[in-house]
Amino acid sequence: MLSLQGVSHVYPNGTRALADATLEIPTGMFGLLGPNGAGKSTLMRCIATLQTPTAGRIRFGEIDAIARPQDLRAVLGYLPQDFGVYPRVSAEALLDHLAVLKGLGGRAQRREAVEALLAQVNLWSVRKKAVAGFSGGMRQRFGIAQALLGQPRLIIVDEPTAGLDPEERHRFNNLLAEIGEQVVVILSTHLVEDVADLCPRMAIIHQGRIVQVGAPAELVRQLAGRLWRKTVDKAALAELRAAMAVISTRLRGGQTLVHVLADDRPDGGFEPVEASLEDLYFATLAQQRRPAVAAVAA
Ligand SMILES: Nc1ncnc2c1ncn2[C@@H]1O[C@H](COP(=O)(O)OP(=O)(O)OP(=O)(O)O)[C@@H](O)[C@H]1O
Repeated sequence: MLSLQGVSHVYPNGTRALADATLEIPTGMFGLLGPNGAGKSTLMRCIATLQTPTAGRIRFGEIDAIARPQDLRAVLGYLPQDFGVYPRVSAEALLDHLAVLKGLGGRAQRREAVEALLAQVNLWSVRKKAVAGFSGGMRQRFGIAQALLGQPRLIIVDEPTAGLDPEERHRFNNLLAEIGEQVVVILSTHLVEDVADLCPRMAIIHQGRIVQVGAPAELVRQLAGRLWRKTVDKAALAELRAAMAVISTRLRGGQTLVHVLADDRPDGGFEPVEASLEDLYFATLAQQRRPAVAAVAA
């Protein structure tokens, strides 16, 4: 169990990137969802002991990550958002080198671990090729292989599928799902679909605050019976926005499909719609931005 208590971080320029974040993260995949600039990477870096938060406590089981960062690093696997140095050496040689840096002893033992990991992430057949020449998806799978060196118990992946094509994204997500069965995996992303597909538990972060925590299905239930949809002309949209809690708009064949949050069915041809995690995400952000208009929790 990873436990964060009152974690805040203020950068030297005065930006408050995290404000009093408190979270309990059990074994399994945990999705941390938030828009650009919400504070996801800052939180990931604090957990990964790459920066010390201005305030708060971070514990992983018995390990106090702030007092004893070395102990945490020994059980940590981290795939940062910008894992991007790809020298012209083979995947096999690079992974072996990273294993040495991670302190994995014994040549034979290391070789065995490297081979097993390359097979696990489906890069065995290209192990002799330079990582610099890999596609985006292959690089990310290599990134996961390096994060898994030394059998970590806590794995952090920061926006890993950004820029991957759908097939590679699917492949990468399947890999994560397999890993997530025995260890704590924190997946930071702004892709709602990835969290919906993969994570039994999740949190939404907005402007450095944790604003929702729970199981996706449980969180979505907050919107049950309160979500309505209607197709409108673009011209009618501004008026609608002023009058009610519009949480999302989507263009459909020249018209706009609008989702609105309201306790009772609004007048004017609205029909009920079953809420998705995307609706919950948009409704949560709308409430944060305009608290007077939309109340997510019933
Ligand atoms: N080194 C830094 N110095 C000053 N401000 C920073 C620094 N790093 C991040 N910030 C600011 O802190 C806030 C949170 O940034 P962070 O990168 O943690 O968000 P994020 O949710 O990961 O965003 P993204 O999805 O765009 O990566 C932003 O306002 C960002 O501009």
